[in-house]
Amino acid sequence: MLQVKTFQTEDKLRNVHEEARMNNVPLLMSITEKIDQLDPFSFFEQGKQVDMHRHFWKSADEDFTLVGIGSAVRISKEGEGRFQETEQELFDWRKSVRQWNPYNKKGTGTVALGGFGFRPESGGEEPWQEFPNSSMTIPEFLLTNDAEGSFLTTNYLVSPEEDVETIICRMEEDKERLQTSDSSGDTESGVRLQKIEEVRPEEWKQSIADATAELKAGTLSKVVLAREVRLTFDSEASITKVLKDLSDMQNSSYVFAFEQGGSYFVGATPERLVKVEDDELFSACLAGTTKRGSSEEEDETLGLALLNDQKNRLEHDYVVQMIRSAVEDYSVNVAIPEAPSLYKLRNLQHLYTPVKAKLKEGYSLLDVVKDLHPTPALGGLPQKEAVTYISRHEVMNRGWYASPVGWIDGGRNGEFAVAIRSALIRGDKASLFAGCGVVEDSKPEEEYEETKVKLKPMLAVLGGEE
Ligand SMILES: C=C(O[C@@H]1C=C(C(=O)O)C=C[C@H]1O)C(=O)O
Ligand SMILES: [Mg+2]
Repeated sequence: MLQVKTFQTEDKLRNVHEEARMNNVPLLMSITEKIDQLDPFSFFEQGKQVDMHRHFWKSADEDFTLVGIGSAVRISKEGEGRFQETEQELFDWRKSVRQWNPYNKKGTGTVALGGFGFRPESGGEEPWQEFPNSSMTIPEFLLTNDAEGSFLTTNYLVSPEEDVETIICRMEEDKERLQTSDSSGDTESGVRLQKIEEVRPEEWKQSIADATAELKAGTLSKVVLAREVRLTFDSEASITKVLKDLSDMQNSSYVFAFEQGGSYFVGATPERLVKVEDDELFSACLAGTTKRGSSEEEDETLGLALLNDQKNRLEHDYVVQMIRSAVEDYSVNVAIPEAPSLYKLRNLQHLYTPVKAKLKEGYSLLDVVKDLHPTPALGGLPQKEAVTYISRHEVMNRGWYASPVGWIDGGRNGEFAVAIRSALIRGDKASLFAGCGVVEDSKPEEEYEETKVKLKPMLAVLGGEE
């Protein structure tokens, strides 16, 4: 149960409101407190009493979870300039922040969470009607859990037009709702799968064959093509349960959920796009795939074969090439190992090359996201041609699939992952997505099998077999 102390919040609010009124500008009040250990899944579940715009983020490689409820500020941009415009607006908002945060801890305070659709101009197409092209939200309530415990940030937009008593009332009501436990939501039982429909699998395989022909003939070196599988359940899926199960089963993955107007984009992705902590930059090249073995010995043999497989090494090397050249533009001390290692997940193993560097002054996390997205792990090479090819030939609408999702705080910290191994869930229906890197030597049947394994983690938490 949440016990929010909100020490002297009312006094702070009155002062901030007075300042907002005097200058006739809205101000963002932000208060961070250390609270008793709080389970992020319960907080997420409870949050729906307050607002159906919730965010969940769990890191793949550290004890770090964020849960956002509601929105104090919400930024939605589209077009080529969306990353910079988002950055600018966040920067402008931060000038209006009146903050109480004694902890100097990443991921607390005016953190914005959300993501950017795969293409700058997409939005509104089936099944993504609820999702704007991009959305970054500074939540009204933010829970930050790390090795030191739980921290709760309350962000409130204090508008000069609104009566201060009304704001206090609203705040009290929200807190009340966050603390009243809800007995109606069933978060423990999973759904039963009633129908699995692969979306035009034969057409998809043909699209792989066509792409290999194009790769041999033209200027494209690699293109990533994805497909969709639709599920129908016997009842509405509990997103909290899905998040819990993903976190238990996929502990080397980022687990995320973004809620928009009754739709949920959820997933467990192993792939970091970029993380910035102070000025340290971390990225990752993840491409090239094989399954896990059923014995330790078989697993090792499969891993070794992957490390030595030319087709997979090529798929991987295109990613390393591109990320290296992008990162070198805005950082120094770039450190990238010569050869890939293996990144093992529950159902599959990937070729993996970590990237470390120091970000030059004047560059921000969103600058890096803008340049990297999409890497050849999700788009292809060359980047622009690959994205055009995908728009014309892919047998689905990407929406937010394979896009940058993550968070950014008011300091110089943040992280974005790429939203693969993901599903869009609405009521008793879901669309699952999985893609694969196509190079000249790709075989449609093998790529089809590869995507099947990539679909397993989401399928397993939605009533399917693993
Ligand atoms: C595109 C996806 O995964 C990407 C493609 C990979 C591959 O083809 O080997 C491996 C990791 C990811 O970069 C996906 O899972 O949907
Ligand atoms: Mg592959």
